[in-house]
Amino acid sequence: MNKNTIVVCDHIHEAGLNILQNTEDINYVYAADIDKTKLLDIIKDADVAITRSSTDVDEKFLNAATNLKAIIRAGVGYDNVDIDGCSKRGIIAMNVPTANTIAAVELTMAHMLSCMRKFPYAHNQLKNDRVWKREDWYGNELYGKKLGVIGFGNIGHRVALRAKGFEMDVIAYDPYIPSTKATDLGIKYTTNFDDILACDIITIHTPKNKETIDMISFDEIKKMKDGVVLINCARGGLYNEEALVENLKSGKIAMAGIDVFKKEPATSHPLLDLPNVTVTAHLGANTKESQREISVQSANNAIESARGIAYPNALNLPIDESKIPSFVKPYIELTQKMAFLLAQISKSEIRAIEVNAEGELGDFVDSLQTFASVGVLNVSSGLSVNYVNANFIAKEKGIDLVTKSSSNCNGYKNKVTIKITTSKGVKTISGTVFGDEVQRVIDFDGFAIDIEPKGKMIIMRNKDIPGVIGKVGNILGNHGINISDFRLSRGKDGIALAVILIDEKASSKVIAELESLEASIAIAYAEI
Ligand SMILES: NC(=O)c1ccc[n+]([C@@H]2O[C@H](COP(=O)([O-])OP(=O)(O)OC[C@H]3O[C@@H](n4cnc5c(N)ncnc54)[C@H](O)[C@@H]3O)[C@@H](O)[C@H]2O)c1
Ligand SMILES: O=C(O)[C@H](O)COP(=O)(O)O
Repeated sequence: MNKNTIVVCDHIHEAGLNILQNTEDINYVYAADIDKTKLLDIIKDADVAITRSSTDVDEKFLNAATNLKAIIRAGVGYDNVDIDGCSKRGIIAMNVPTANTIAAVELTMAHMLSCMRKFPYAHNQLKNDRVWKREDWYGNELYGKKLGVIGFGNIGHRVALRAKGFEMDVIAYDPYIPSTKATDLGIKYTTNFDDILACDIITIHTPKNKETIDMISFDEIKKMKDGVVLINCARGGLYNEEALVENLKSGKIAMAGIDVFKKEPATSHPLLDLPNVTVTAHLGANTKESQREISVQSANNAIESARGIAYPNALNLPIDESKIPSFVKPYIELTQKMAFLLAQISKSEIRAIEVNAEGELGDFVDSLQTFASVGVLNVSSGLSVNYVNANFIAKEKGIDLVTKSSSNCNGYKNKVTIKITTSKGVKTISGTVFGDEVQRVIDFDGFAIDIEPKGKMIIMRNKDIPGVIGKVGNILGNHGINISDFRLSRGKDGIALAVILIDEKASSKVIAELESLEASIAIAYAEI
């Protein structure tokens, strides 16, 4: 078996490591405990890498990683991943954007409360100095204070909601959201940064980029209230660190709660010498709950991308992601999975891939086509294909790429259909997304069906005569294969189609036995 190598470069929860270790077609390498210069040696064999903020995915790393197809940043911030460098090399970069949200939100509240009640002083006096002087430490309440939230995304908006629970007066600044995202939650919204600078407490939750580095510096702090409290659980350098130190020393800033530093690890940072800070060593994501979830998602996403099935939360899409509405994103993943499935059961030389997007989805058919090509070519080409090079490889192989769209989609809000033409005929598959993210295959070669595109499956076309289900069950049972779901669709002309979801892989012997059944017309095995 040709195994893909997944290298884990940083510490992730054992739940994800177990998944990698127990996946047959994956060669798993644990490299979290080795020196980063030695990592460059190991990374050369990686097809996929999993990293956290402790591994810089920079020029050196990428130059060493000559086999790399995909990288999973096991967390939110990807400011230490050279996204352009990945794109240039055809490497798909992904993050895990929401699994540590609550952990970071709660650490922010912890710093806020700790700053207001002067925990570092109170803690040190009693624990280290063994002095009981309650009169020394009068803190302040969150109740009634004005909180400025910069960045109203996954973390920022939840911090705002929790602050409302403390009956704070919360105002949000985020020029990239509609004001209603805040006001619908009962939170004030401003586009005037000075409104934030006038708050009692300010907390920042933006990504780190050219626009946000030093967003709060000497000039901004000058405009703040004397005795302001600043919290940073996002990224070091969003508040200028020199300005922080100077203004904490002068008392202009009463207290700061800091989880992140411009350069990490930060064990001799001047902020650590000040009494009026609460500090943690980039622990925002460090809850057992969040690390388990991130690790499991990272491992599953790494396996899917190693197999070329899907690239969840890809950061360097060949399309301008800001122009892709959120309802389209699950269709991108569904299209790639369905194409992968269809190509597995087509089993002959592919001549054309047609994608038909119906409903509002029609406007995005070109992007869907790219992902259909990735799905198909990952089965048929034997090459390392991703969305950066998929259409190029398809054209080189003489495969026609066709797109169609229409606004009407027969009862579904949106629908995508893939048609593959091979030397032996034509196969089609259609799918839709229910709600925000429930992906479903709804049609196979004209047979109405309802299956999740996931797992191991046998697709059987058979004569619609009595006893077929029992015979299929017997054969699978005799081989110790458990059926997890059996979906049947009756077509015209006495033909039926069954999609049988199974727990174990079906060998060629099993397929041959199914083919020998009198009712059997065509049998295929596929895995997503
Ligand atoms: N300390 C930790 O361990 C930890 C854990 C998780 C996330 N983070 C960091 O927290 C930050 C926020 O994460 P998130 O999951 O909420 O991200 P998110 O993408 O959901 O939200 C970021 C928000 O910032 C806004 N924004 C961007 N530029 C802005 C600007 N110039 N001014 C105001 N708003 C701006 C965006 O519109 C978006 O709403 C990121 O930097 C992330 O890396 C840190
Ligand atoms: O952006 C993030 O997800 C956090 O900063 C966590 O980073 P970490 O995975 O290195 O803890």
